[in-house]
Amino acid sequence: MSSPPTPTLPIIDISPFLPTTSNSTPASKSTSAQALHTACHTHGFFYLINHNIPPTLTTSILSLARHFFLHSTPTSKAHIARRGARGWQHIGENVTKGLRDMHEAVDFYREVDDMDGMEDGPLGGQNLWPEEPPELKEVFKRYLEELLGLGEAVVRAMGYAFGSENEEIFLRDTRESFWVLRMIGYPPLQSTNLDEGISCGEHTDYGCTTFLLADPDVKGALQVLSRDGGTWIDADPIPEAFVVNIGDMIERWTNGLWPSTRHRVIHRGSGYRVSVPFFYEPDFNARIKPLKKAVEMTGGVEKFEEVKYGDHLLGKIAGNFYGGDGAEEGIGNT
Ligand SMILES: N=C(N)NCCCC[C@H](N)C(=O)O
Ligand SMILES: O=C(O)CCC(=O)C(=O)O
Ligand SMILES: [Fe+2]
Repeated sequence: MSSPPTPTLPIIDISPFLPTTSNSTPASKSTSAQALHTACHTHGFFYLINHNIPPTLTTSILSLARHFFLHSTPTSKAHIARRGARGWQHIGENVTKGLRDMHEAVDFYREVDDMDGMEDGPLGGQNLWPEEPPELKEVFKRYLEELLGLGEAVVRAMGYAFGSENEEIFLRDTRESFWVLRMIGYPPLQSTNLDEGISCGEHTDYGCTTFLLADPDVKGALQVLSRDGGTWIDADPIPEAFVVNIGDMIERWTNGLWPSTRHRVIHRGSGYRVSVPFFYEPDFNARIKPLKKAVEMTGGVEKFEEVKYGDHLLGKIAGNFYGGDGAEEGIGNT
């Protein structure tokens, strides 16, 4: 007897929405946006290809992250230990669903001068950059600029999926994207019992669109929950593609048409896994509520109240590090 085929995630060609492309016509944009619409509706996760980010850059991002986690000294990690939400987190410091995640990580966020008096909160202050490897900061900043451009292209395509006249509809609230760049290191789990530790517990992402760069040598680690909740689908890396997923704010904007998808990481292999997600998010002060067009398409009733993205994010940070209830509150988390 043959087993059922393993479901895999859809593949989206973003090239019609890149500013540098020679392939941008209403027809090519429409094809790409339609495929994106289906992917966001049926999975909320997909592979993004033809994005034009140089493979030399993505390869060096992963190797710099690996170098930091495996070869920098405990002192230099401690030197950038987390202050508020920014900086290095030791294994077990991040909590999901009340359990410690078996990964270490460094978070970089957009830096802002004026956050409505938020400078004393967890998002105040400057990013904490590792001193070793010495070129990490510069290469990560270069990568960040590239990914901000790609984030813009993807939200254009998402808008276009709601009609060509809506191409810029999400851009209005992402021009000052409160982005996050995170590098993560996962030692292999010691126990097969998930109650004794999981690499990253089941969650949805908080904002708009996540672009994941993951260790090409590890399979089976990142798993995506199917929409019916019945199957975990492996989101294994494929060469030169990003694994992309949508977050809680997209779910709200689309009035639930494109739900943010639950996912988790279980790394049981032998090697040390690294990943670098880039979270392209709304502006901190963006007020997110269902788009008119999406409400029309979903039966005419608004399913979500307006929320300020920054408040949603602060609730999540509280849950991750301070044992608040943020990690379990809100949409998609029940
Ligand atoms: N989207 C972000 N920033 N991901 C970071 C880790 C997700 C798990 C987190 N403890 C949680 O419960 O949300
Ligand atoms: O490392 C991964 O593959 C995914 C990490 C993730 O889901 C997250 O950081 O939000
Ligand atoms: Fe995630």
